[in-house]
Amino acid sequence: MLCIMNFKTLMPVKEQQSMMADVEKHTFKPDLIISPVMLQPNKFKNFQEAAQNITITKRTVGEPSADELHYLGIKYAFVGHLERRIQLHEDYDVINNKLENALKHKITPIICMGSENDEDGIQEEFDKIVGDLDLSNHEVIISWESIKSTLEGKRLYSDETAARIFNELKEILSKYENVKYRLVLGGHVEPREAELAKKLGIDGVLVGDRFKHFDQLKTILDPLS
Ligand SMILES: O=C(CO)COP(=O)(O)O
Repeated sequence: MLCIMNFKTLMPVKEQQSMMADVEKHTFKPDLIISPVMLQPNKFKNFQEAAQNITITKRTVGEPSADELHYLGIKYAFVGHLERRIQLHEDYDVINNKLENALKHKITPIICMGSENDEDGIQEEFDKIVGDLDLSNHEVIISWESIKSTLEGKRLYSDETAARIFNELKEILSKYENVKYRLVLGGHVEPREAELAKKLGIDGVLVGDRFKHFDQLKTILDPLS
């Protein structure tokens, strides 16, 4: 199974580096992807690196380009993270263009969903993000994150809601040919939600910057093992 850990922007760089060094010292079963704020060569033994963002197809300023990610050996990038949408007003046109850029350059997007009424409107949100882009023959990771749960620091959805949402996502993705996808659950994930991800038959979880030491992260990795 897969655990994605996003350090976001408030965790001090030294704390991020020390967490990554800590992770490098241990062994564990699930695949791990870590998304630090400061990109560096993806040469880690125990995890893959993801960019927290990727730029659009046109010339712009200050966001990681696909070329930079290739140069650093980074294969993954978040597209449309919900906190970018809320805090930076990133809209669906921009998100769709970032997704186009990622697919065009063979960067695996971690597509973030969950902002439309949190639990409903999955198809509508998917259509706004993906639009006419063809996911066939591409690799994607899709996270459904309960943004309410992230913002309030507690789980605010039921097992049944999560099951319904991921079934809907599987149905939507079945329309593409040969798409290689992984589905992950996010939104204040604790060990119980890691167990839920396993029970739902999805691929794993997405967690934020609440984990400062490997021992804390281990409480999420263990149920995924
Ligand atoms: O947004 C997230 C990961 O990108 C999830 O954050 P939390 O695990 O703190 O809810």
